[in-house]
Amino acid sequence: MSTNLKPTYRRILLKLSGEALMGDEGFGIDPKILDRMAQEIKELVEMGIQVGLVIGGGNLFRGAGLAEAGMNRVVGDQMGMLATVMNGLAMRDALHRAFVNARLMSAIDLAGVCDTYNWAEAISLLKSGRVVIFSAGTGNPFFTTDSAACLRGIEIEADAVLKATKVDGIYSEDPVKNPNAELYKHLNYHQVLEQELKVMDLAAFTLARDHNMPIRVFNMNKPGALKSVIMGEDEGTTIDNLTE
Ligand SMILES: Nc1ncnc2c1ncn2[C@@H]1O[C@H](COP(=O)(O)OP(=O)(O)OP(=O)(O)O)[C@@H](O)[C@H]1O
Ligand SMILES: O=c1ccn([C@@H]2O[C@H](COP(=O)(O)O)[C@@H](O)[C@H]2O)c(=O)[nH]1
Repeated sequence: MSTNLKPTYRRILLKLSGEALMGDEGFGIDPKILDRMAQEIKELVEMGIQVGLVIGGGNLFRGAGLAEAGMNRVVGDQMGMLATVMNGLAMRDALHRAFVNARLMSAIDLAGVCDTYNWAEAISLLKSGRVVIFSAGTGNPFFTTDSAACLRGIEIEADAVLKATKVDGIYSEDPVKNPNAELYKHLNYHQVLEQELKVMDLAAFTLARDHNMPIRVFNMNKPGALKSVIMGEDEGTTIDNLTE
């Protein structure tokens, strides 16, 4: 085996599932998972990889769930976006404790709490080795943080969007509901959209397809999986325009 393995990516947009951050708890953030993710991100930074980060909010609030309970959907989505800011604050803190330089930006102005999203500044920070956390999603209701991850990934010209989730990749069906579902290694956007494979919402996939942004989906609870993805190893599912 070669000892000169090099990372496949120069700049990535890493999407972390908010729900996976809560671990076995029903709500909130498990500090052990947060610290483990911070260590894994630190390894990437030490390898010279530029890391943009989007964190979901499913461990705290989702607008759709709040609307089902009777709340106005726009207000629910605003709460969901603010939940992603809280996750971002926790992750920035965990990265700082791990001695990783990180900046938190929000798509909604939150003076005194974090910076407002600024594209040029984000690129400049990434180039100087800072991890940039993009929070508050797209800043608009009726979207998800998967769409925000694809949007920011395209804006910062990332080499790929890496979606770290709770399952090993994209399956023929939701593997939580059907344990016999088949794990796909490669898919093209057309296949994902046609089969409505729901690991990411369709708006996010469409955006990625239109801008030719490759997506890798992998399990964030599998130790070393992120590094394997970065090293171009056979891990998770790859979606791009190349696969037939
Ligand atoms: N075809 C499929 N292949 C893989 N997973 C699927 C599929 N269909 C549905 N899923 C489900 O999609 C889920 C994606 O979870 P994840 O928590 O990453 O989503 P999210 O809504 O983006 O996260 P969050 O809002 O918590 O940040 C998986 O846990 C899995 O159960
Ligand atoms: O652009 C966006 C992104 C997110 N939201 C709201 O936040 C929650 C949490 O995000 P997840 O992607 O579900 O983790 C989401 O359910 C929306 O309510 C948003 O409104 N706009």
